[in-house]
Amino acid sequence: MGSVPAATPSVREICRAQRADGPAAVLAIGTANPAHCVPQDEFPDFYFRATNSDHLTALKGKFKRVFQKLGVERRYLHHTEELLRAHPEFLDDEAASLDARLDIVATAVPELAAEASKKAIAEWGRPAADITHLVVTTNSGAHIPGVDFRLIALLGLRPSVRRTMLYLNGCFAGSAALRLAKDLAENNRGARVLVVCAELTLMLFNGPKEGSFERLIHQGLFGDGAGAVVVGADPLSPVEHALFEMVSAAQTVIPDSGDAITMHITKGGFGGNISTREVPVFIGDNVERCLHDSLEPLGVGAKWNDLFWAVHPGSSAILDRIDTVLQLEPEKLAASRRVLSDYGNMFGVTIIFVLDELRRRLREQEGVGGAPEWGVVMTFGPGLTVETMVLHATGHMHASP
Ligand SMILES: CC(C)(COP(=O)(O)OP(=O)(O)OC[C@H]1O[C@@H](n2cnc3c(N)ncnc32)[C@H](O)[C@@H]1OP(=O)(O)O)[C@@H](O)C(=O)NCCC(=O)NCCSC(=O)CC(=O)O
Repeated sequence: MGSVPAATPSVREICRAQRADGPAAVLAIGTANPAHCVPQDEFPDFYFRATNSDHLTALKGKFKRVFQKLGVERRYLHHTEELLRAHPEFLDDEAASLDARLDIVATAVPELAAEASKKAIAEWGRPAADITHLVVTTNSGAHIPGVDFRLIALLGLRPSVRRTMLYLNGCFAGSAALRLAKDLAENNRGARVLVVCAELTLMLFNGPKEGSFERLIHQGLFGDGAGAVVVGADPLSPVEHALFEMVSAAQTVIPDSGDAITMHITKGGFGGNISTREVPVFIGDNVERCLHDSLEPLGVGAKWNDLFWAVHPGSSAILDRIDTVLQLEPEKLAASRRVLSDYGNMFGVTIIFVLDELRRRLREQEGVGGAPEWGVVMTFGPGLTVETMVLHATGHMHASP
């Protein structure tokens, strides 16, 4: 090996120079939904008519009773009655409909993802070509090249953007993507990471079925949407503004809960199980331990009501359980409840909508005497997996329009 010139830095020095100085931060947020809005009280009529099932009057009655308990007032859906008429195979879970579903989402998911991304990039204030990394997540598809690849052309990203595609992460997908973006931004000086989550529930649309409670939850709870976040460290003043600093991120599994939520691809779209009675109990029994594990190592000793909260609204029963265990004041989960009410559970997309709603609420609170500085993002999904992220709201968050 030849001799190394004296001026050559050590690997450690090179490594340090490659890292950002400050923490990763949320720099901008964008959201989008399909145009077709279905009020929850009109959904049973829409659903039973569109699936030629109006004769199942008892089942329809049960749908109506359970729908009222989910905490959802309206949802946006890509599938319309017209689309369903063109695809009678979507009504029958025994029919081989996967290819037709994948054909539809292959175009519709990237388009919705691009709509949310364009809003985030516009708010960020720099050109799309300045995005260095792309992290995309969806449960609605299984393609390669995938949504990440399609976004290069749809957004005008540089061909050398470093892409990571996460499929099938359930409802914690948004948090997983943000956690990855935090590590990318902090470990690559100057990195600007575009996180994109997009979901269409067409993959799990099916006709009603006697005795299948999951079917009822699938059709009544989940909605379509896309969310995008620009993440970066050391914002370039005066163009960029940190909204939330991403202080720490963690993931854990709840013991013995592996069967509580499952998802898999079948010839008829998605199969799987949601143990609706057990999921709120598992989460309630474990939420405090997960929070302590995240906050204690940081020395953030705030009481639960001194924090702001961005919690994945799996359903109102889950939020109620968290409220009870943590004894939260009513407004603490208000952003989560509002998103659940206005959009339904959009899998991993939901948490991005909650962050967007939360920043609006924190600004309003700041205007009337002070909003919390520290907060927690918490999401759940198959595993049962719990993702937590500790956030610090900046002055910019409170000041920007
Ligand atoms: C499903 C619920 C709305 C039901 O609310 P309640 O428990 O208050 O309702 P309830 O006990 O009065 O029941 C209302 C009716 O539903 C029936 N019922 C309730 N649970 C049932 C079950 N598991 N199986 C069969 N029937 C059931 C009751 O018998 C009753 O029928 P009758 O009226 O005929 O007497 C709630 O339990 C809930 O929100 N659970 C959590 C949902 C969940 O797991 N979300 C996570 C989504 S997944 C996610 O977010 C992450 C991811 O996917 O990755």
